[in-house]
Amino acid sequence: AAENACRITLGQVNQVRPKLPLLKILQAAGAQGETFTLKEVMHYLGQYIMVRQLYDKRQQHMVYCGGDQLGELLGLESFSVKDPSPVYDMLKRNLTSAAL
Ligand SMILES: C[C@@H](c1ccc(Cl)cc1)n1cnc(-c2ccccc2)c1-c1c(C(=O)NCCN2CCN(C3CCCCC3)CC2)[nH]c2cc(Cl)ccc12
Repeated sequence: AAENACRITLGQVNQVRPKLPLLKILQAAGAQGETFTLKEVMHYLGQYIMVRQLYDKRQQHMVYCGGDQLGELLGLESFSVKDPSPVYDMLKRNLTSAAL
């Protein structure tokens, strides 16, 4: 019925489609599929940083991504998780809306 059709599209409306370089990073962290919510993108990027041990063990808010594909995407050698702006700028460049 109409309300079901509406609910299906609402479920889709907040999906984003990562461009290929970002999708490869998310898949390396265990992501399946090609569209995600922003929350899922952030979760998989966090997992990627953990799995690739890109964070400093002593200063755990510092991420050293130079030499990693993540650093290529961000255009940074390092960043602090306390200042998410470089990450959001990268996402603006690497996410397209997956709205139907
Ligand atoms: C608030 C949030 C955040 C989220 C987005 C942004 Cl742009 C900044 C900050 N955050 C706070 N610390 C981290 C973090 C720190 C070191 C290593 C991995 C993650 C995160 C990040 C998450 C995440 O999904 N975080 C869940 C809880 N985290 C706590 C920290 N935990 C680890 C900290 C290092 C030691 C082991 C536990 C992992 C789970 N996703 C991210 C993706 C990126 Cl591109 C960068 C950072 C994060």
